[in-house]
Amino acid sequence: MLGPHRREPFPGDPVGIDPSRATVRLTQVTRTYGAGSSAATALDRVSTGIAAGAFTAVMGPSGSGKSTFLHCAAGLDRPTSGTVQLGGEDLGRLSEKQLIRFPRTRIGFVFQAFNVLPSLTVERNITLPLRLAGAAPDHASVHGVTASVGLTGLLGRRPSELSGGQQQRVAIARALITRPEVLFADEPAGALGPDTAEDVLGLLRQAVTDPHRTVVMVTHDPAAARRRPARSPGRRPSCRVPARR
Ligand SMILES: Nc1ncnc2c1ncn2[C@@H]1O[C@H](COP(=O)(O)OP(=O)(O)OP(=O)(O)O)[C@@H](O)[C@H]1O
Repeated sequence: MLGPHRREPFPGDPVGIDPSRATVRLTQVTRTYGAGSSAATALDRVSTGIAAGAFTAVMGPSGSGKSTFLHCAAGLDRPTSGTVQLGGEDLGRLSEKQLIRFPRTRIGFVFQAFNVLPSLTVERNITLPLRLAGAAPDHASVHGVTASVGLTGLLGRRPSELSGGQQQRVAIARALITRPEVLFADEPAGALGPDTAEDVLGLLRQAVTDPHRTVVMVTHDPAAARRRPARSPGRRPSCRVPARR
């Protein structure tokens, strides 16, 4: 369970997050599943901030609440109590409809299981968030993001014709197509072999070199968490862990 535990500084921690630079802020967030004797508290009064423009890794043992943390931080799940602010917006104040629309414009999410739609081509998977938002995909952006994840030439294929790593690239491109401020990734390399995993992690590290982008990634792999994105002048990439047991 992630909670308000004190911990030793971790290599790469930002030296005190300036609250004004925290793009995601959780205050006293508790998430309990179920009720009564079967209740499970995944998050227990977690207060933390994710530094804007940083690459942040969330680590912890299995069942410690990492996915719950990420889902609450991204507005995919509502905390039982406490507040989550994303880019200054209090997600608790948004209606269900607003919350559903919010991710398409402000955040991107990459899941371990890719979650690409098997019946759609690569191109239609990638442009899905734009089409759901009623925006016409522009070809330059589609080709730009496709090239950035190394899928040029595969736009007409269906997911069943792709490797696992290529499917995760489609998922990353789909998450990036709306140019989100914050990209959340839940064990994005967890279902991939080591070499493919390294490629996918490299893409996420690359994503944070955009000066307007923040990346938050859940990982079991300490090496993936410690690795730094390519530095860009004047910015201080970081890797931090809200809680460890
Ligand atoms: N829908 C749910 N209903 C009941 N309990 C749940 C639910 N989702 C998660 N939990 C419980 O909440 C706790 C935290 O789960 P969570 O998936 O956030 O952990 P995690 O750190 O991401 O785990 P893992 O590394 O194994 O994926 C666990 O004890 C889990 O059993």
